[in-house]
Amino acid sequence: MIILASASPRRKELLEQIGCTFNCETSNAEEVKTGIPQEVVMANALIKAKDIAAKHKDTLVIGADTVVALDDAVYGKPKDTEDAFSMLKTLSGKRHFVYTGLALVYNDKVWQDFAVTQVDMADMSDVEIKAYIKTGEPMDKAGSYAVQGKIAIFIKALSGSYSNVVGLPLHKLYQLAQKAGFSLLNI
Ligand SMILES: Cc1cn([C@H]2C[C@H](O)[C@@H](COP(=O)(O)OP(=O)(O)OP(=O)(O)O)O2)c(=O)[nH]c1=O
Repeated sequence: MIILASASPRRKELLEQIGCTFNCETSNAEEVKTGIPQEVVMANALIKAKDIAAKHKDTLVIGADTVVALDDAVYGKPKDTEDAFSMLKTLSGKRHFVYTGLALVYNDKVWQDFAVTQVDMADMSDVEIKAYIKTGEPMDKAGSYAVQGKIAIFIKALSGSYSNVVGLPLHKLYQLAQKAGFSLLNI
């Protein structure tokens, strides 16, 4: 039995994409907001996975957490549209990095890893940023954008895992599950 400790429809779709059979449960545990990006995402992935694993024996629980990093700043989901505007204004025209942490928990055992993807965003004018915010896409996404959505016209280049940016690095997850003794090979 596998549980994805997530409320994210994107993570659910990505895990379904690789033919995995699983249930979803949402963790409401308090998350870390600041720090070194890879440490933040791995800590939060573990917080989510452990929270759900505490309720399920002999179950592989998958937790994940995504942030956008630029210089020393770590961006999670925006609080409101003003926050989304300021994040997008900062990311406009900039090379930045998207981190997703993974945590697998099975009874009292833990496996952790993270993936990082480089994203080059084109310049966005204030009018373009405001129009993008009106689509509603930014509100529940780290960094206030969804690479799989309308922002795609401003993504000049992406280096690394695409699924990592969307919220679940599938190759890293496959490898980590193998280390934990589980096969996610469903082809
Ligand atoms: C950067 C980026 C993020 N995202 C999403 C993935 C995550 O759902 C979200 C980051 O927030 P998270 O806090 O990682 O996840 P979540 O709150 O949506 O779900 P849960 O904690 O229950 O697992 O941003 C995209 O969909 N596309 C993108 O391009």
